[in-house]
Amino acid sequence: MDPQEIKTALGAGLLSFPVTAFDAEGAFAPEPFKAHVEWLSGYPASALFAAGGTGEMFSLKPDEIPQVVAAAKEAAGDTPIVSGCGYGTAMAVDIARAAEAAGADGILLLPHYLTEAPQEGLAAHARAVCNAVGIGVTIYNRGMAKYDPDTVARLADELPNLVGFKDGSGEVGKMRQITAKLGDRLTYLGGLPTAEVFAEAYLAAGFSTYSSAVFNFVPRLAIEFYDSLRAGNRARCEEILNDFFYPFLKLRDRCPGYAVSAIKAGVRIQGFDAGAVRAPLTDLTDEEMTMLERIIGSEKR
Ligand SMILES: O=C([O-])C(=O)C[C@H](O)[C@@H](O)C(=O)[O-]
Repeated sequence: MDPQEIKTALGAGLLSFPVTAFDAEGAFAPEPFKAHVEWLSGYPASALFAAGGTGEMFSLKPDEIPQVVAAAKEAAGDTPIVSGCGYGTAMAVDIARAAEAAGADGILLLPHYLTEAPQEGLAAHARAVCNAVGIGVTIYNRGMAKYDPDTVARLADELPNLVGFKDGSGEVGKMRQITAKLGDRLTYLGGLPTAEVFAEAYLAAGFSTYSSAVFNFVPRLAIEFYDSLRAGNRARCEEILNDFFYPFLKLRDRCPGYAVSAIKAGVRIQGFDAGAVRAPLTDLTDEEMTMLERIIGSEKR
């Protein structure tokens, strides 16, 4: 897909990150993954991110990432598929190329591994990945990879296929500086864990959309929240926050890593054989699974 096309698609509606299904031995399980992606593609997400954060990209082997992308492409119909990509620069370049060859419509560059880095180094990392592919790239601002507004502006001037900026830092003041500085040059995506709870603030900061992890298991509700937000229906947003999101947050915050594990648990509750999470994450206890079932309530399919 042309970089400008994916840029438009990213800004056109709600985004989501499917979990990656694993079998009983912990290997990638394409069939349950495809069944889940097929179900999700029946709801109007404007792009799906395969092997992203919620897809446990950080626990995948580099050669599994193009397999996940290819399976997502098979199942997603017309919905564009963006591939997660990351680790150090040399690996990120290889992953980006392999994902493009597997049919990815775009790349999401997740933060590199372990070390702090100066702005010059972050720019070199993003530049290498953008230059390695012809498809559009979104950089993910989070953890070890926090890009200053000047760095983002410089990269956007230099790299025509840099099309998106996703934030998981929560630094709203800095985000507003980036959207004010770059205007519509990039598409801006909110990407904090359980992004809905920040969506109103991010909309005000110039972000047109966000990625919804809960879309994985309550897609109808996730779309309703997004539509209500875009329509300025604050009362309905507050109802959904109080009835679903805040109880979900309480469960999510019981254990580090549950921002992903609780999503995968929700997918299992909806009847998809997504399997367990890989270490270093851990799965919900039986008691927590019952709590999650209660939160899903009438959204059970
Ligand atoms: O890397 C990831 O999976 C994300 O950050 C996307 C999630 O959808 C996040 O926005 C969330 O938890 O809602």
